[in-house]
Amino acid sequence: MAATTDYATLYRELEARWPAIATTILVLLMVLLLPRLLRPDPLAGIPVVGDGHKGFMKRGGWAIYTEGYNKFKEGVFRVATARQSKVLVVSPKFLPELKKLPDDVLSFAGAVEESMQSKYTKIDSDVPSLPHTVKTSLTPSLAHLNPTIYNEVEEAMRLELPQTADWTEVNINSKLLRIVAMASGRIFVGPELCRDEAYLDASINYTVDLMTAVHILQFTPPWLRPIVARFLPQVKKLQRRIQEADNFLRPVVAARRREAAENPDYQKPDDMLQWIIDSQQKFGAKDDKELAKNQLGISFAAIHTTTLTTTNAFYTLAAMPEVIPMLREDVQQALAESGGEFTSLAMQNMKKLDSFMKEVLRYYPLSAASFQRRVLKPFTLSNGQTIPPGVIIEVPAGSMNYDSDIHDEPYQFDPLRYYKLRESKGAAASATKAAEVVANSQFVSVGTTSLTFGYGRHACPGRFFAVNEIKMVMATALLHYDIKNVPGVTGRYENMQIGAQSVPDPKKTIMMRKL
Ligand code: HEM
Repeated sequence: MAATTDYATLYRELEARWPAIATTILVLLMVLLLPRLLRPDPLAGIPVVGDGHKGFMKRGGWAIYTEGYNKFKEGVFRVATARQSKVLVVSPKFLPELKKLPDDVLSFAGAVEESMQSKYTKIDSDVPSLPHTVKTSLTPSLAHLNPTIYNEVEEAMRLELPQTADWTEVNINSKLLRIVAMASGRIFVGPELCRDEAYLDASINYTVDLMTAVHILQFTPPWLRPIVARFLPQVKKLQRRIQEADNFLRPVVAARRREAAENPDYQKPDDMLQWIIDSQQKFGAKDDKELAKNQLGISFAAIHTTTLTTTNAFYTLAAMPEVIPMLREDVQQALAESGGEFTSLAMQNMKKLDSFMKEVLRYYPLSAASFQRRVLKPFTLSNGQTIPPGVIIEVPAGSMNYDSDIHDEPYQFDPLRYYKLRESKGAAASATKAAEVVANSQFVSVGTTSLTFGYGRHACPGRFFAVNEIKMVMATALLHYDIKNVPGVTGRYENMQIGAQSVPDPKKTIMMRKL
């Protein structure tokens, strides 16, 4: 009874004072929200190109980047992509200053984390042992590893490609996936596993599973993602892939450790698996399962990127068979000087093939954007534009490749474009300029106008390996095969543009015959 009276009194008092209470709440809300509302939007002055996420996927990211680049190539514009974060596309002229910013301002791992939907796929985006091992062990070993890589390239091509002098229709993309996985695997997992079907399946299809999961999650509203990810078969499959890789790696790792313990003359294998085993402590690996994650991580970075670039080259050759004799002669000449060995020098001397491949990268870049970084701390560009934390920045690499201020006749595929640039270095104003022309005109080089391998401290560390491997595959194909389009196909197959990506159509075929 007493409680009822208390409530009644309280109610009466509230009723009497509600205007004062409502005013107080309103004032409090204003005090809390007003600074937010009045704070100038740091992105307000930046023009937006495109019509939202759906338009980006439907109309195609490429058209949107090109529209933005043509209008604002000296400045900054915004595009709505499949990312959750706001994306600012900045002019390549800022690259030299952006390159100097530390990782706690511009984060490579932060951008990858969102691209891989790491929060939901549970795939670690920051594995410093990988770039470290590639830089400190793989690249410096290439000179003595080249013969080993070449042996595997030759054998893989013999196993996968037609061995007849009759013209044969070949789905080159699927063949190259296996050839690249075997040849890379020889250095990634060693001779015990590089042709093992379980390894080949993992190294090829882990990327497919991960990208499928990412694609589905990108099209799921952010609030639903934690629930969808929990039940998504593709996300569950990623964990199964790690377990399967662990299953095939463990016996090999155990055998290597046993041999090292028992045999005083044991020579450790010269491969990525061993280098990572040897640096496990340094990078604080919790257990051997990390080895499986590392191997899948390196396959993700290496196998499809290398295969797509090489498929682009084969589709181009099939449509331009007239350039084959010239490239074949280039390869023969370089090998004649090295006694037939695929030495580093011989591959450097394949200058026309090098130029052809660099032109393939220019004409068919895999992505419209490069140098993707998450901004962690605010900074100001030299034009006065402040870039706030939380956004992703990137550079419109694809559109730049077709800019006539940068490349003469950019819409013409000129196999010798970079060869001619290197040869014309004599006309350069100074020795420094000549050296710069040579350095920037190579397949492996990165620069403010060559961004397919990225730029700055996180530029692809595997590109030296990739370039050698691709040259070995291309040189072997040129020496031993004729290549042309399938009857009825005229011209070069169009690439497929999916969002900001551009990939050769994996279903297409070409004709090959053994010489
Ligand atoms: C044609 C083949 C390849 C292409 C086009 C390619 C492209 C790229 C690009 C664009 C990046 C990001 C760079 C940036 O944002 O600045 C990258 C990073 C990376 N790539 Fe490659 N890549 C290729 C092959 C490889 C291979 C064969 C390996 C391993 C041997 C590899 C290992 C890596 C690693 C570990 C990173 C991360 C670098 C870091 O964390 O600092 N890549 N690659």
